[in-house]
Amino acid sequence: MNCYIYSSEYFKLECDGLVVRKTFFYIGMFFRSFKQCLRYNINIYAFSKRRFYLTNILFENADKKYNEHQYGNFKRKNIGVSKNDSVFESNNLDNSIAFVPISSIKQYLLRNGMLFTEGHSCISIKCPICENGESHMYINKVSGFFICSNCQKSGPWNLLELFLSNPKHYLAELPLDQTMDYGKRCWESVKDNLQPVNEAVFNFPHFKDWKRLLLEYLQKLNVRIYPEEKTVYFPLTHGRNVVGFKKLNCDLTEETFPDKSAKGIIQLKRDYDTAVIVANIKDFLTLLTYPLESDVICLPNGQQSLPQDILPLFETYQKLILWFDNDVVSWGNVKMFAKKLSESRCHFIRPLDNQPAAYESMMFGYDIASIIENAQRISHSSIVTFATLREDVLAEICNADKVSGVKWERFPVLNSILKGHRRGELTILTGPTGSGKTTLMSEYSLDLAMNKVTTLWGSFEIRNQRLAKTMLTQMFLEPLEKNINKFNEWADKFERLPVYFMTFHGQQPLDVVMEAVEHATYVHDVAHVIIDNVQFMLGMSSSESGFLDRFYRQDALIARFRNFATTHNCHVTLVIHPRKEREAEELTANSIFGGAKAAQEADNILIIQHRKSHTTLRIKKFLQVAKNRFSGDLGIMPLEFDKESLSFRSKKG
Ligand SMILES: Nc1ncnc2c1ncn2[C@@H]1O[C@H](COP(=O)(O)OP(=O)(O)OP(=O)(O)O)[C@@H](O)[C@H]1O
Repeated sequence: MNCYIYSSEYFKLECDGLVVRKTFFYIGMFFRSFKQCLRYNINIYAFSKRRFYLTNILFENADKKYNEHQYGNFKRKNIGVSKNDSVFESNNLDNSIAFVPISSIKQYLLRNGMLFTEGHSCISIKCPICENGESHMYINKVSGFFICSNCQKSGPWNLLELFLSNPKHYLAELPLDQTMDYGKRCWESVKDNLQPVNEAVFNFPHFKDWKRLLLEYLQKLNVRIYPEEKTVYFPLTHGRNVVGFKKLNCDLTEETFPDKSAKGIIQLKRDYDTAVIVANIKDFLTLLTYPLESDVICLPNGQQSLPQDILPLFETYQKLILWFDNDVVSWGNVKMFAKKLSESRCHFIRPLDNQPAAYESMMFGYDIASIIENAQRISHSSIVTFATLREDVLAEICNADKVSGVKWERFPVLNSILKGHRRGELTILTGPTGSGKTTLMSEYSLDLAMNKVTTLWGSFEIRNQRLAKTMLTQMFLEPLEKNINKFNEWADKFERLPVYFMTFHGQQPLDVVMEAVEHATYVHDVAHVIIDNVQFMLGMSSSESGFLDRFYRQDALIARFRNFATTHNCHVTLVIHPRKEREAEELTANSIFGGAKAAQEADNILIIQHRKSHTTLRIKKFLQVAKNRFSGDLGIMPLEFDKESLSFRSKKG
């Protein structure tokens, strides 16, 4: 029997001609233990470099025999899986997929005499799978991820390399993109109940603003309508394939299928070499009503993510203009997307008051054509002059309240002190042992995730399912144990949040963690990374030399994350234990374990403090903002803990 493992999402099992393709959850059900694998004489073929969490089987050191594509040398480590694991499985990151340098991919192609074309974010080869001889397979220059819009085969480079080495043997191993396939089925299931778009759409009340829009454009986009509900359906395409759709409701809100993970775009192709990219249908339709000399593209998941799968769809454009909202969050997202799309061809509309998103600009009567004409190039040099910065400075002055960042719903006091949560910053949270650091960070990040901040959790101390259970309880503010009948409903809602969990636990090498963090930031557009906690990630050591070594390694970790936050424009929160924990003394910014580096490098320092009330003798907890580089404001937020809901939510808020 053979078991082929490609990633934590996908494996194939062959047994006497019978082929089973399922996810890891199921393979865990087949083989409860590693010993059973041996008993059944299963050959394991693993195609990913690092390690595999196979429900309760962990294959280690897989890369040692990587070139032979077969690993007999693995150890079992029981990582004790409970049933709940499967619920959050889709949000668990696959730490096993590593980036492959583009130079080695090019060398491989050259060695094998394969012609490739260098594009902006991908290199392309003739698709080795499609037989029509016209389709292109795109290989991402950062991650090595490959995809063909025609046959919809996609996956990590290792898999393509394997296929190219022996196409006949490995053809069946190449997976079809599951999300695209699902999206296609979603569209097919609704399509027949809808009417092809016709003049009636202009009688829908919410379409009155787009009266000048040509019906011909909507027909070209294969738009459909449901007149009874006055809803309009836009297929999302990837090449010639429909891979999902967006639904525009009467109140101008929109829904996307598949939610959060759609991998297609809405694109009116007019063969210009410039495209204006917007985040929603309102803005898309607005731009179609103007005679612009550019194509217009609507992204699938708004500003939340730019999946690497759709990058090939932008390859033909020499100039891309990104036009999102005029607030600081959108601005950060523009810069992040531009990195993926290749900054050298990206321009953006400055987030000024008189340049809101396209629909709003139209409603205010602003000159859309001249706003687009004045789009600025995104600078990508590491050295800038004031001339480059002046527009940013002006934007910051004009948007004083908007540059503050994403606001917390549950912690209004934090909003007034920190002025919101911004990309590119480093926050350190500390507090005595057991004071509630993890519990607070869980709710703090949940609140942001509910406001669309894509979050990556590295929980090195507590297991992901416990953390997810805390977050789920905090989301619904009721104990799960007493509401088990509501579990599925809540879990479904939770699953829709943009939260990812690294599957690391306990001590991990910094390089391995950074690789996973960078990978996830690129692939999922992560805006907030949490490391809980630094001491657990670095490992404990009580000897004196071990102690010094930990100082040194912690400084290295802080430096790496500081650099990561700045270069990737991503917020990083590090949970760190304090150095001194004498009960009577309150902690200060200097109490953070390690040298002074942590306090120096951090933009924000948050400390959970205890204070005994002299009158009631009750211990009161509060969160102290001990450093705030953005506005300089310091202060405290009382922490009132509700044991049932595990929440610190401000009651007044
Ligand atoms: N303010 C509070 N009052 C009472 N119990 C609390 C409070 N905050 C958290 N807890 C509870 O205390 C326990 C420990 O909390 P948590 O793990 O968040 O602390 P921590 O500071 O992260 O711990 P450690 O120092 O071990 O990392 C949890 O069971 C949590 O529900």
